[in-house]
Amino acid sequence: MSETIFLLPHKIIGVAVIWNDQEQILIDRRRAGGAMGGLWEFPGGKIEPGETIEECIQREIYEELGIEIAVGEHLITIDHTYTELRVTLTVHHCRHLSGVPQAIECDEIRWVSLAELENFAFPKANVEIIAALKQGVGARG
Ligand SMILES: Nc1nc2c([nH]c(=O)n2[C@H]2C[C@H](O)[C@@H](COP(=O)(O)OP(=O)(O)OP(=O)(O)O)O2)c(=O)[nH]1
Ligand SMILES: [Mg+2]
Repeated sequence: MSETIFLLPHKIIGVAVIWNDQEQILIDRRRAGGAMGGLWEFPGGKIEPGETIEECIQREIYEELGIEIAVGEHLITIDHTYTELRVTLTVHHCRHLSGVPQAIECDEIRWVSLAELENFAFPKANVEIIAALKQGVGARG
C-alpha cells in the first residue's frame, strides 16, 4: 500500500448491528445505481461535526429506517481502502426499541439470523465485521 491512499476521500461511518427480540439482525440493501449499489450492509452513515459515534448511529438509524434503538457495546472498528475511497467503520451492537423499520433511504430491508448473513452480498469491508460477529466479539446492545 503506497502513500496514495492519503489522497483518497476518507469517510468516518457509524454502523449499527441492530438486534431484535428474536435474535435477528437488521440489514439493508444499498440503492441500485449509487456507490456499492445493490449490496447489503448494516445501516449507518457519516459522522457529523460535534457528534459522538453513538449519537451518529442513533441519528442515522432514525433517518434511514425510522426506528428507535439503544446503542450498546462496540463490536469492531474497520479501516478499509476501496479503489476510490477510504472508510473507517465503527460498529456497535444495538437493540431495537420501537418502530417498524421502513426502507426510507435504501431499496430493501430484512431481519436475518447470523447464519443467514452469508446468503447476502456485502461490501468487502464487511467480511471482518461478519467474522467478528460470528466469533461473538463484544456483548450485545
Ligand atoms: N452503513 C454502512 N456503510 C458501509 C458498510 N460497509 C461499507 O463498506 N460501507 C461503506 C459504504 C460507503 O462508502 C460508506 C457509507 O457511506 P454512505 O455514503 O452510505 O454514508 P451516508 O449514509 O452518510 O451517505 P452520504 O451522506 O455520504 O450520502 O461506508 C456497512 O456495513 N454499512
Ligand atoms: Mg448510509
